[in-house]
Amino acid sequence: MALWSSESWTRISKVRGESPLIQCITNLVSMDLMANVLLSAGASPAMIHSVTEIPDFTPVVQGLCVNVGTLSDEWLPSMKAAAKIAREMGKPWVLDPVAAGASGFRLRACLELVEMRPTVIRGNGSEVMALAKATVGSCKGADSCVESTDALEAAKALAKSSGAVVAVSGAVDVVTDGERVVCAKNGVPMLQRITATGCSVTALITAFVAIDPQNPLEATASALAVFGVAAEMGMEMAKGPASLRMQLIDSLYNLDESTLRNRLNISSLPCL
Ligand SMILES: Nc1ncnc2c1ncn2[C@@H]1O[C@H](COP(=O)(O)OP(=O)(O)OP(=O)(O)O)[C@@H](O)[C@H]1O
Ligand SMILES: Cc1ncsc1CCO
Ligand SMILES: [Mg+2]
Repeated sequence: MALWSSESWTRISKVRGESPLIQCITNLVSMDLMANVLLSAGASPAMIHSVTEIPDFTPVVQGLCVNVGTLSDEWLPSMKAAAKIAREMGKPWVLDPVAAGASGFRLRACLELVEMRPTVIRGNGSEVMALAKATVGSCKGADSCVESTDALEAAKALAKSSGAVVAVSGAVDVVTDGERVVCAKNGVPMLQRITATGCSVTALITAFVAIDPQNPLEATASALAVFGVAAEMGMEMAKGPASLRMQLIDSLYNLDESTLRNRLNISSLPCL
């Protein structure tokens, strides 16, 4: 644990110090919270998605976050164009397969994006299961109806078939490269009552992988834990979802080394 907390502190300090430029091609619901989470962590967000701008812009970013939450026929080519540039230039890119099983169009799009070799895939349990099984069928749209730990085998299979690190969020965040499994246990249940907290932690993962591209599994676990610790701190001041949203952003901005050391809860399997 001591190693995880010192490495996680090094990573958030690096995000603050280097302020990596993160391109977010994301859904219309998440844009505001995602940009604010990146800014409060010290990164520099840019919600740029026009297919015409991507050849100029994507080559200069440090990381790319692609989120299919409000997918449309018009936006999918932008996502693929940016992912292609990121992959060809060796830049980390992270996929958030929101509601992957909700329709055939969405599932096909996600599977095509997975083939473009994302560095990390972060979804909830239902999304990771839909991707791993390549089957349409979503019981709750953008929300999950399974526990993250129930998607562990699906996550491992997806990591092996795609070459990506796969993170499944939930009460316990499970991160795997197909062999190793790490569990990040920070966070509060109230996060599920604020839209786009999952989308935003995916963007934070992108920033962490951008400053530590050699260690995507560790950087992903650190980002999930840091976000969870900020939520725990925020929850001590919040009265409900709306004030937690505000306190979460403030807590991420104010997070210090001793708080992270005292609260960070990352371990290997079993995720108890
Ligand atoms: N029961 C819980 N206890 C603690 N933290 C949780 C719980 N459920 C989710 N979280 C945390 O909430 C954040 C969002 O995870 P969630 O699984 O809800 O994502 P999501 O379904 O993709 O969300 P969205 O699509 O709204 O962005 C993560 O940081 C996760 O660790
Ligand atoms: C609610 C919702 N619908 C499509 S994207 C999104 C944000 C959470 O994923
Ligand atoms: Mg989601």
